[in-house]
Amino acid sequence: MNLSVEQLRMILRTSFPIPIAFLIGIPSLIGYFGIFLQWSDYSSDKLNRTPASAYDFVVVITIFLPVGGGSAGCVVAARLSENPEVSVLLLEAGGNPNPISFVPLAVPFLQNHPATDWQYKIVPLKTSENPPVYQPLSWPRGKGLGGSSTTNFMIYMRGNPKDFDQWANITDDSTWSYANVEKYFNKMEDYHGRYEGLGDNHGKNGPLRIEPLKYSPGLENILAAVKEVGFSVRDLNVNQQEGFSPIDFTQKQGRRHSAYSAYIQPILGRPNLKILRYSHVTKIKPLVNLPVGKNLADHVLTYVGPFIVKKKGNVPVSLMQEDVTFKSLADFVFNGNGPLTSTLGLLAAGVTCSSTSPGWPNLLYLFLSLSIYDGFGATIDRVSGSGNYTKDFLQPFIGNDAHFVALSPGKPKSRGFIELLDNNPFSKPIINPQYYSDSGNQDIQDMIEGYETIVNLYENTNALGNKLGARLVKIPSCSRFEFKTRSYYECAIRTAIRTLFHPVGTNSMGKIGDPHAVVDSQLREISRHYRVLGTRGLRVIDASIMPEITNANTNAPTIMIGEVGADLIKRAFHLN
Ligand SMILES: Cc1cc2nc3c(=O)[nH]c(=O)nc-3n(C[C@H](O)[C@H](O)[C@H](O)COP(=O)(O)OP(=O)(O)OC[C@H]3O[C@@H](n4cnc5c(N)ncnc54)[C@H](O)[C@@H]3O)c2cc1C
Repeated sequence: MNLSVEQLRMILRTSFPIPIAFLIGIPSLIGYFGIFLQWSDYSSDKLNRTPASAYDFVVVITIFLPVGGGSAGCVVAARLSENPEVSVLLLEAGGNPNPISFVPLAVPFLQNHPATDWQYKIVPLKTSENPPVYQPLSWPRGKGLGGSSTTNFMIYMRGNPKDFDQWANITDDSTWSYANVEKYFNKMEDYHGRYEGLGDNHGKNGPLRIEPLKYSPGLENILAAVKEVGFSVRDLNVNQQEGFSPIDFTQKQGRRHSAYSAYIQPILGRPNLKILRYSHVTKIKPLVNLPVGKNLADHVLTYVGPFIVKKKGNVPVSLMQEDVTFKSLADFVFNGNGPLTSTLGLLAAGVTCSSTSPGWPNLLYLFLSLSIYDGFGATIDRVSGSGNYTKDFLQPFIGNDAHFVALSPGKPKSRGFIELLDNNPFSKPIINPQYYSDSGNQDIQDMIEGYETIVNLYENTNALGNKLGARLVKIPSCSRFEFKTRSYYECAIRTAIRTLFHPVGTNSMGKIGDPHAVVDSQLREISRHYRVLGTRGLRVIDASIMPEITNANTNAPTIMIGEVGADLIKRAFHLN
């Protein structure tokens, strides 16, 4: 397929108008580069219309949490089609990954945009301090091949071994124990991360490329500070224990490596794999009554900060402005490094235990450092659906260098739900995550401890407090509370409620007889055990089957679920 420069411009303009801000300085070059990356896929003839009935496996379908060619769906399609005697049809409601999605720095533009995102909203939260004008908040979900792995922040984290042993206990099936799933993590990894060569702890020959942080001004101060307060810097992906680490990313030569890039793109030529894009699955007639949509768990997020950094020159990304230059473009294209590989200035991650969870980390930290440029607050508000809240809050600090820490209760107790709005399969569902609704108020108490840890780290250490002069900014709407007290922190946490984008649990695995279970430990809908007609053969393989959320970002565990699920099907059908 030949495209003229004018046609390329059209594709960029029509498929993705928003990155205009991103392209400041070097407009069309980045866009052309993105298209070049995807050239072969745009010209592929995979968009065929073979009827689904001709296929042995249709990789898709769940009623509430969408599954298609996402993180898990790509894995299942790729693994099942390894057997040439099997035909696989992958159905996906969206299209190819948008070319711009391969540039990590473009990540904020992928959310809440109709070309790449489902644009869900959650119901207004009763537990929020935010005035209703800043709600309803957005709940981004990736649309298109690769699903949310095509729009996410690329953080690679497996989770804690105890998280998976907990699944094995709930299901009474050692398939889900860490001892077993660790083999699948190794199988999927092509590990070239920060800890490469420091032990035989990661997979080397899998499809999913993992690379270390490539652009990290300011990182060393964070690592020095965590050591000062007594935490270790360690690989959080190996037998996770309390500690902090530079983040490893699902990137290949600095570009996004989604489940689609890792699992599907290399096998597009397989004759037994067909992909139908723009195929929205619509069958919704209920056959069985199961608790689908209940048990919704998510990592609710609070941005702690900004911590204004007085000493200049220690902060990297002023996203889309000074850092985006011809040099940075050349670094990205030729060396796979530089500012364009950064996702919003993310540098380090951490996990710690609150006092209620000794020995099992239940708080999750992600460190970002960037300069607050004009337009940054508006970008965050557009992603979050928070009106002008962030824009107004950050207005006085434009031009300052800053750090933020995204803090989350990694093992939240609160549970929400998702329900159908009506029987129109194109209607958006009702999503109520019920953040901070647990009866014992434990989630808030844990978060306050996390908040205190962060403030101590920034203000009372030599590396951050003294050398950089980092200081926490006060949130005006919480000024009725004394600054830096527990009540102030609770107000701050409830004011800046956001999602960390990790909803799970709405098709939970469980034992037969468990009232919360939708699927059994083999991922078959549980009603098959009661011989419900018309449902045999249906399996759910995606993030929704997690009975409890992992204290980690959920892409890696979801890809692992895809690997395990594909093996379960292969075994059941005696394939290999
Ligand atoms: C903005 C964002 C940032 C994130 N950041 C990170 C991160 O940095 N690190 C991390 O580990 N995790 C991150 N996550 C979470 C992680 O990406 C998800 O947990 C994971 O991708 C979920 O995989 P899945 O297969 O369950 O669903 P998805 O990957 O979301 O796939 C679902 C697929 O189903 C398709 N679909 C939906 N409905 C239908 C239908 N009716 N018919 C056909 N197809 C349909 C969708 O279009 C989509 O392609 C992030 C998520 C988001 C949204």
